[in-house]
Amino acid sequence: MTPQRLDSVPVPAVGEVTQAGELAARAVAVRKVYGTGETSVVALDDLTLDLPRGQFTAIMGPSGSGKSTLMHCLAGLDTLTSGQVFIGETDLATLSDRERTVLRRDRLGFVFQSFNLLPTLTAEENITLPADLAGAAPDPEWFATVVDKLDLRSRLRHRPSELSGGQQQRVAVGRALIRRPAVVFADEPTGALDSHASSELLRFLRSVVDELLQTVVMVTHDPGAAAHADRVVFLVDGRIVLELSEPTREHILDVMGRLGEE
Ligand SMILES: Nc1ncnc2c1ncn2[C@@H]1O[C@H](COP(=O)(O)OP(=O)(O)OP(=O)(O)O)[C@@H](O)[C@H]1O
Repeated sequence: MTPQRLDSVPVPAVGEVTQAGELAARAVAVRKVYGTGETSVVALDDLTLDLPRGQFTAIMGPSGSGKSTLMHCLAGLDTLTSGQVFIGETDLATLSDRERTVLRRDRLGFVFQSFNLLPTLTAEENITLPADLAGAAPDPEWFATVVDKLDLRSRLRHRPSELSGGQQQRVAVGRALIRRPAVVFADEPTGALDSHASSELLRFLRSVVDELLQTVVMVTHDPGAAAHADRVVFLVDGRIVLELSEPTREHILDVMGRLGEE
């Protein structure tokens, strides 16, 4: 199939039901080697992963197993040694640096452990920032949907310092969603939250998948967080060693124990 160019990637309308089986992203035989010679490290080793649209995938594995590298390669933040990464039908290798930057801005959302909000902007301005940077006013209907889904309506005029950690992270999720991305990448999104704010954030992430049909990929060390996902992919030494569908915390803990990760 001819890879689709960036400017022809269709953006689904609000409420549009995506077709079952469509892939938001995929990694095909991805290999990532850092360095050369004796000091080289194989971070990803012939890894293939499909990310179906409208699914919540958690990526787990011991420290150094390649989780961050996989996320960075999927998001076009790091180059591959070999293999391919597709966002929708777009092969990232066919894009120029500029086109890859635009794709990241327009088609991908990011949520990090440290919320990375701009302190001088209000919650609303932080959420709409990616749209403003793209020179495109955010779709008012989608903005309202996201704000209500994340329960931020009464906090829009507040600056980050006037918000709780959980609220700040919800603003970060809103910012990640504002361009209706193909995929939201979340790297330890609950790492800086207490257990109440954590479980609240995970419920919000779950509902953006279930009700807004967004696709979320989350790296986490927390079995309780991963249990909110539709499936958990376990990495060891840059390879997928196991996948769990409809995971429970107990089942995840059991696998972590077997992988020597508890
Ligand atoms: N820039 C780099 N240069 C050299 N080696 C690297 C680089 N980034 C990662 N690595 C190595 O690649 C391997 C995978 O690292 P990665 O950060 O993807 O693991 P991880 O599963 O995310 O780990 P953690 O859970 O500790 O964050 C590790 O052996 C790491 O040391």
